[in-house]
Amino acid sequence: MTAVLPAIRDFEAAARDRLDPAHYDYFAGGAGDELTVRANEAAFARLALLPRVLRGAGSPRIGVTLLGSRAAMPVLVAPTAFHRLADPEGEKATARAAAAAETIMIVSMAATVAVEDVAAAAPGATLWFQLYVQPDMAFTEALVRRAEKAGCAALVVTVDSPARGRRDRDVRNGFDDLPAGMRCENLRCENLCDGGAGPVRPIVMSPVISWEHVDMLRRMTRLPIVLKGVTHPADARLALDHGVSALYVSNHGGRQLDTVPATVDLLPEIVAAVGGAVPVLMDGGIRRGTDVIKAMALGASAVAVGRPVIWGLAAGGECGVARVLGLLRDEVEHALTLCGLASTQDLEPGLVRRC
Ligand SMILES: Cc1cc2nc3c(=O)[nH]c(=O)nc-3n(C[C@H](O)[C@H](O)[C@H](O)COP(=O)(O)O)c2cc1C
Ligand SMILES: CCCCC(=O)C(=O)O
Repeated sequence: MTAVLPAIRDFEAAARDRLDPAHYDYFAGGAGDELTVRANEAAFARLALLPRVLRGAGSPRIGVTLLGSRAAMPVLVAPTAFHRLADPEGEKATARAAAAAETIMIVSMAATVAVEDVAAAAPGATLWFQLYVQPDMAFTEALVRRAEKAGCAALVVTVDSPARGRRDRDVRNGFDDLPAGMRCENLRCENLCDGGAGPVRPIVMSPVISWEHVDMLRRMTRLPIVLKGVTHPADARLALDHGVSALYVSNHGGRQLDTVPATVDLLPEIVAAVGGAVPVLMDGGIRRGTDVIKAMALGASAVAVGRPVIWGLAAGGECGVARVLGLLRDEVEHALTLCGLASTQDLEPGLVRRC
């Protein structure tokens, strides 16, 4: 990967050239008519930034500390499945790039490299573990213990998936399984040592999961729990009652329920409902440093990117992810400077106008 790729969309084009078309569609696509996929990005385009001048702000500071984890930039790696479809090194490459960028990688439960191997491949990386609560709580506990032992510093519990999203592109392409030689390594029974039948457990997305399961998790682990996939302010308030350590506003990049509003449009109501009690993270449609600035001005403590990381990985492996993260870091610093601000802490809603 030697070409100059000045924007995330250039990485997407490079990734598309390299990927099997069915795999590109899996990464890029979403549920139903993909209205929410498009809405996430379009909503940022409808927000304008109104900078201040002559503030003498100096060099911008963009580091954040979240639940005790320090990150040099307010852009985290969102949990995404199946990285080995994009690069043979898979999640190991992503983790090394995240470590070099000094940001947090949220390792998917559906990773194609076991969480212990991801941690071993990237010493010094700050990893959080994403979990789909499984109805078999003994099995869920085995996963939590593995994440703890591997050194993950938080548990990101995805709650927008009581069933898997219906993704027409995957149906058309007949993409319903990983190719031979690739598996969800966190679900391998020999890794779990849980005595389960068969070589790999399927990931169950179950409509029986409820707030009771969040309570069980809370009792099961001392790791901070981040609830991912909250979009309704009433759920944000309930989450606080159930003792979560952070909220993560997400519509799963438009891959679950189609027609859910854009996440950046949902953010202000959730931030108001939370009232500063816990940090609020968000993802969905972030493709520019200015998008990061807008989300943080509207109250996000930090944001995460899903597809941009995949595009970097497919375009250039570890180096490609490093370049995507570096590009976002540079764009955030540049936009903050042009806004006349010294720190992301100084971002406030008055900077954003709806146009
Ligand atoms: C290919 C792909 C796989 C994903 N896998 C997971 C996953 O395993 N667990 C999860 O909680 N979210 C998963 N997500 C959702 C992301 O964490 C994130 O919410 C979404 O990608 C954000 O939108 P963006 O891609 O526009 O940045 C996945 C998203 C994509 C694109
Ligand atoms: C069982 C893997 C789930 C991955 C996922 O969450 C997604 O494709 O959006």
